[in-house]
Amino acid sequence: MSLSGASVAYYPNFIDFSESKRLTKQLYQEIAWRQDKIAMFGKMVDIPRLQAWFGDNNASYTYSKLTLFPLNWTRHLLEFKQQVSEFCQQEFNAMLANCYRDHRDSVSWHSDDEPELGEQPIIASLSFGCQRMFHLKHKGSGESVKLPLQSGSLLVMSGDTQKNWQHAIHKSRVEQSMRINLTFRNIQ
Ligand SMILES: O=C(O)CCC(=O)C(=O)O
Ligand SMILES: [Fe+2]
Repeated sequence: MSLSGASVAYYPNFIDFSESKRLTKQLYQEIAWRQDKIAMFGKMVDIPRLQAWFGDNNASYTYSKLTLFPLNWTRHLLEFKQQVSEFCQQEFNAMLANCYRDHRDSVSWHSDDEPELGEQPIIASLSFGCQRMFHLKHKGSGESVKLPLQSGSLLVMSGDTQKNWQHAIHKSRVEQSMRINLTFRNIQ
């Protein structure tokens, strides 16, 4: 995908489509999901999705002002990490899992630009289950693009993507079933 000041690559069939659909339920069951909360207008509110944070060591990670403590990799997740690492030629030592239970769940505009991810982080994101639209918006010009993320796809953001662009998954008006997303990262 050609975007100014960004490097975004999309691989639709990284995992076989029907296999990825089957894995959605398995991942839902195998991961210890949490309902995290954030402060909004002085009140604690549920974030509109479930999350789980996995990592190699005991280092915590701050995401959207939430400090997450890592769970241990499951065998399945280690296999995905290996597969994605080999494909990207990049080590990953952490992963944020997101569960969008239905069309009402979302992630608001953000960049994955926490200092512990380094200057030009490579973020590799695997999708399972219902297809959702991934939105990208340039921080300066406001230029925007969208990309449907199908089950089994891998999206790799690298270079200056996080510096120059934000991304989001909006709520959908159309009813949608569950989507699980695994975003592999490297914490320095
Ligand atoms: O669900 C997605 O595809 C994106 C998730 C995301 O942006 C994140 O975890 O930082
Ligand atoms: Fe993100």
